Amino acid sequence: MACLDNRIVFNEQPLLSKEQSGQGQVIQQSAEIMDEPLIGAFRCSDASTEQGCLEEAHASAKCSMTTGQAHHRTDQMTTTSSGALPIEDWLKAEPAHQRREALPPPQQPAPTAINMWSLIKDMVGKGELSRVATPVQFLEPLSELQQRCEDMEFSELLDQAAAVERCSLERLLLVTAFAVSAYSGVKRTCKPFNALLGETYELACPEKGFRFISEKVQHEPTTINRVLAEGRGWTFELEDELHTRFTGTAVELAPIVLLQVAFSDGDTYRWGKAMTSINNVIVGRIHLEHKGSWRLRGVQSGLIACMKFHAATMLSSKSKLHEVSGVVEKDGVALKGVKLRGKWDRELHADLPDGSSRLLWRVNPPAADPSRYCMTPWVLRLNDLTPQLAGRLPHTDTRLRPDVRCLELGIYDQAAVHHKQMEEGQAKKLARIAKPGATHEPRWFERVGGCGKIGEEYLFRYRGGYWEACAAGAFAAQETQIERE
Ligand SMILES: CC(C)CCC[C@@H](C)[C@H]1CC[C@H]2[C@@H]3CC=C4C[C@@H](O)CC[C@]4(C)[C@H]3CC[C@]12C
Repeated sequence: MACLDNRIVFNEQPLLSKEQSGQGQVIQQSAEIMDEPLIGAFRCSDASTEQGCLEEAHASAKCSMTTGQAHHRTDQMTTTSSGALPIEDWLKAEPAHQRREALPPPQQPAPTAINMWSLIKDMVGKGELSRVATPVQFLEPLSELQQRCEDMEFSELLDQAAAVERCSLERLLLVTAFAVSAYSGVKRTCKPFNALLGETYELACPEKGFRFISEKVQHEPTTINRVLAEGRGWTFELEDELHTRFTGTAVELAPIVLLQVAFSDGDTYRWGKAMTSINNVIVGRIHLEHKGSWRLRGVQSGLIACMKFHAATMLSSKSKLHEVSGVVEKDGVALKGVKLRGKWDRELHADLPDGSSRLLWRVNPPAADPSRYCMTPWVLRLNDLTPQLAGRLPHTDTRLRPDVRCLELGIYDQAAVHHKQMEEGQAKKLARIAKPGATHEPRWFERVGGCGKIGEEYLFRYRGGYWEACAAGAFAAQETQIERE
């Protein structure tokens, strides 16, 4: 165990070597069982105790390794006297990342489809989609945490909003466009991998001017994922819990989410999410629909965007599909002449009081070849494990999960084996922390709320230190340390 800035950094072992990353090589399974934690916000690294044997499954799912080198340029990082690395300094020092244009071609023929009912029947009564063990055939090579990062595709809207006057209508409209844009990516109908407790996912995106960090912070009583993204002049936070219900033909998702953008001039915006319904899950063509009303509130300005997703009815024409509309209110009165309209999978326009109309947001063009998993160019980069990243990620990062990686490489049989092992390991860990006196402490976020339910305020708060640890080469240093032993 090493100490950095008074924070504990844990002994962790890489799951994939940089040579294996993304280069399409077959991942071999190692028979060696590790005692050290591989994934999770681990409180202990005493390998000899039962406590220390966290994540047995990760351990047994460990892939053969070769030496990884840290590729991060720590020498260029400037840290302030308190050791913090503000976004502006980080952006100056963070090297550009390569971004791939396509997923690797699959190495095995796709497995035959299995009956959807076998999945649904498990879900009935569980109330949470992220609790259902899902065969890999139903999954796409992304985890829940990476799916949260999809929402950042149009982060430019927040940059634009940061540049306009605080508490202005303009700013409210831009943040609303960002909120709507978050729905546009997910038209795919595959399930992402359930995040494991303690799993993290980061995205360093200097080209778009932001950094993103997320962690699955709670499993009981409900699954909670926590996100923090920082850009120039803004921070975006999300904490969510997803409740599901099966209606007989559809699966309905009722997210309890607290989303917030805080600008550095002290102006904040908060909103929730609409209901999502996954229609025709048993027969017919499966498709997604978002429905219901939600509000985006300017906390200081008092301006509220009242948005509505229109559900398609039997009679509604095709042109009404995916429609979204809204008005802006202040003190309960709608502002005259201001209207928002568009489609959540395409664009959002604003009609303004002077009679003009403005395009606030439009989707990016689709990938050149969307044949594998139909991912957009933005999404297909999220699980990319470049050599640059392989040397610096903490071992809790989703990109190092062998099950997700194998599925991405189209090594379906191995993906299934790894997936089973990881789910078993997770079940053991959950059983262990359910014992009296045992708890799970998230690594990068700390609990500030009491009751375990998301309400008006966040239950978890960022502890700080992730990017600083990364810049100091702490995650890579751990790897080196283990290699020496
Ligand atoms: C058999 C069925 C249930 C499988 C369904 C798989 C797909 C369609 C499901 C699994 C997880 C789901 C996502 C989970 C969470 C959210 C956040 C919410 O605010 C918008 C919808 C969105 C983004 C969901 C879209 C649909 C989704 C991708």
